[in-house]
Amino acid sequence: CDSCYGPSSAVVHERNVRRMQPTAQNATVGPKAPLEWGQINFLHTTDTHGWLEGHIKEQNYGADWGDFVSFSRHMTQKAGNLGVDLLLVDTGDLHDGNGLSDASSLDGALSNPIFENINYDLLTIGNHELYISDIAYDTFANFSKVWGEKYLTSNVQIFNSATGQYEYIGAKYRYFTTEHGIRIMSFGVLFDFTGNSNVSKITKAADMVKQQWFLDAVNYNETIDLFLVIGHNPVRRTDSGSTLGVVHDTIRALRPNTPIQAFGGHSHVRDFTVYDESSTGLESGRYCETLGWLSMSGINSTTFTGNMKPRGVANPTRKAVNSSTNGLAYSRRYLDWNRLTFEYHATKSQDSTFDYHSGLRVTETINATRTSLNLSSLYGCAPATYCQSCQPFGAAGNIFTLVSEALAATVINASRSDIARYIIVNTGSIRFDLVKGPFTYDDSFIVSPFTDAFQYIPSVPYQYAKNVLNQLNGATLVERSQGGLFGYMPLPNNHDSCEDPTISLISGGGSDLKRRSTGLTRRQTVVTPGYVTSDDFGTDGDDTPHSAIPSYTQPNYAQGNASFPTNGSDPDVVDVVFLDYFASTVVKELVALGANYTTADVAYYMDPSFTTQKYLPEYAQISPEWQADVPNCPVGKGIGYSD
Ligand SMILES: Nc1ccn([C@@H]2O[C@H](COP(=O)(O)O)[C@@H](O)[C@H]2O)c(=O)n1
Ligand SMILES: [Zn+2]
Ligand SMILES: [Zn+2]
Repeated sequence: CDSCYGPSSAVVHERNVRRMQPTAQNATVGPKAPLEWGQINFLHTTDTHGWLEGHIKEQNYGADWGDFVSFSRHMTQKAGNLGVDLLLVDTGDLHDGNGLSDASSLDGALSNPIFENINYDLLTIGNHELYISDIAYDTFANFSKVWGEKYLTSNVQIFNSATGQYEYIGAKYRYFTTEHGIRIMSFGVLFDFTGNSNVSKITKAADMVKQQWFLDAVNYNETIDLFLVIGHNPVRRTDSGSTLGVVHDTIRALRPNTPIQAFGGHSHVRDFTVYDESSTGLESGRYCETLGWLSMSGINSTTFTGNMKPRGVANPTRKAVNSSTNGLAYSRRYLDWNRLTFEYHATKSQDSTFDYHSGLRVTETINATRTSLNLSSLYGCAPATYCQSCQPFGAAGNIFTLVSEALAATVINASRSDIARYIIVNTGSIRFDLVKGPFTYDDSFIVSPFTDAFQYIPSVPYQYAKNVLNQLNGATLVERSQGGLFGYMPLPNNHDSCEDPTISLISGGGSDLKRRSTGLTRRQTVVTPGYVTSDDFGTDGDDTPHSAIPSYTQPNYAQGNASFPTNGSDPDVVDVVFLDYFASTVVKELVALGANYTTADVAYYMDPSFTTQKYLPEYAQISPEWQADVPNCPVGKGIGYSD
């Protein structure tokens, strides 16, 4: 039982700590200018991965899903006042990355109902909805039914044992008319994912675009003013794995002049790309760090009843292609996920009326769910911050240095503990930085959420074993996330050694921890580290300008070593331990090195219930260094912690 695994004694009491909200005083820069509103406008989320609580340790991404509920309602109201359309779009990957989604026995069981409080117009499925059969079936039976025709899975089917047939998990396409009369044909296309469990079937995009239903939908017998292609799929056609290019090209060949707008995801980046003079694509990051904004004007529609250029606000002005004469104009913006941003762009910014009751209720549900899941339970006090890419691989503050140490200390088969072993993990299994200070049950999912188990090939001759890691890192790799820019945000002041710089005390505690005015009264000038995005429209897409966080390329696999001879000599044989997630790749690379192995030689090294979710918590609990400061973690002696 996953939810039983959390420690029960030490708990970080969130009622006694507050998440720093950006204010004029604490020097987080706010949005640079109001948004441009067009004839049709979009708010886009993607790869939320359960981060509906927002980022507790990063003030810049500190809004929660309840804040987004309030914000989206303000924006919908504003669109109505301006006489334009606003559509809300999500492009999948709802869990694997946060305790709120992953600490329940079925991923998403508690977070999906929270997610469902947004009035989305279109959604599509991510690969994380398809790795595990129970989750795929839950998505089919429950999530997709909540959204009906709005949930688009144009190339994803699931085996329905009741009918004995493969059925589309959602709708293949949706034709609809917006409130102000724009007639839209929409599709939802997952990249050519192959890591799904055997209950689902993904049709490659190149095959899907030849299917008759797709061609009929593109050639629909009613007028189409705009195509929307949403996909858990990188938007940039040259990006590894993207199949949106082929979908675009097929539609364009059949419909030379109809605008096509894409919304993508999966590669966890902020990006905007131009396909042609009337087609662009937006991708909006990951983990509730980014809310994407896209606006368009100039769509030819005989049924449009709204305003092409709403008054009293800025309007989109950019052509997709400079030489274009088709009249289409675009704007795109990447909003940082915090209340300052939301309040700034909401109808009535800078006052105390931002929160809708519906938003506050969602926040309460999030807090209650976190409490019920025991997410603040403390495993240990991390003595330092370990980041995924802000430090070079091998540096002390690089997370894979910690991972190697933790693997060596915790991945042990008692009957073989004296035999030298390499323990190899894919670096993509680590999903986020591990921040100095309290390492909680929640953090364990944030850093390493997957349930991949440890397998091995016993007693591999050293001459082969010693080269496996390099061979894996040079080999053709299993697909993996590219990641984006990210980082925790230390406040620019001095703190005690084991103090989390992003958490501070509210004197007297209190339950209304996040509902305070952001006091936006003056323009701020301090630029904080964060996303610095460059896309096809240039470098002005980030709503809040940031300074860049260093980003070093990391290898695709990392390894820990244990039980090697202490005298420095080479062992004769080594147990090569690895995750079941990439077992067949290890066998393939051993064969490439000249060894004679097949998958029949692979066995579990430990009980399969000991997974990648477990080794860091175990390490935190057994490491004297991580336990030493527990009584003083997170904010100083005796505060914010009790047992
Ligand atoms: N059991 C798993 C599943 C996935 N991964 C890693 O996640 C990457 C995919 O994540 P996205 O959010 O980009 O879809 C995948 O490439 C693996 O690196 C894993 O380690 N174990
Ligand atoms: Zn993702
Ligand atoms: Zn994905």
